Amino acid sequence: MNISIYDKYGGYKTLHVVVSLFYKKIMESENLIHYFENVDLARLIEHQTKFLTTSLGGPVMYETKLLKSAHANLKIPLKDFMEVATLLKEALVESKVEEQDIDKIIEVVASYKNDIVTA
Ligand code: HEM
Repeated sequence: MNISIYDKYGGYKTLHVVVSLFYKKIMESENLIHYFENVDLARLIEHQTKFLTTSLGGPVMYETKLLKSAHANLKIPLKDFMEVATLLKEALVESKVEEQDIDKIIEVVASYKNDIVTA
């Protein structure tokens, strides 16, 4: 049987824990924190969890075309995108996600690079 990454690791609850760890790491980065200073973190964690749920074979909960407008005014350079992707990878490794699944998740996220990198 072909189980989705979403179901394999326990669905929304697990993903929410991983995403919370991911943002904890982002908030610890002196380079990234300024982007998030006026952002409602609980809401962002929820939206990111819904985005990943949608992208990893779970129920459709997020309209991925919103990613472009959400980042449009943030002037994000490639370097900061790469740092965020690295922190996501770290959060996945620490959450014991298997390497081949991490590669797939990073591939999905990287496919949105042109919607996010605007500087
Ligand atoms: C690596 C791939 C990324 C993904 C998949 C992603 C995903 C998301 C999602 C789903 C949201 C919620 C949008 C909404 O409310 O509909 C969001 C918001 C946001 N993202 Fe990203 N993001 C990524 C990279 C980045 C990077 C590199 C930065 C900054 C360095 C960043 C900064 C932000 C900020 C500040 C918001 C809040 C915008 C607001 O509510 O006004 N994101 N992101």
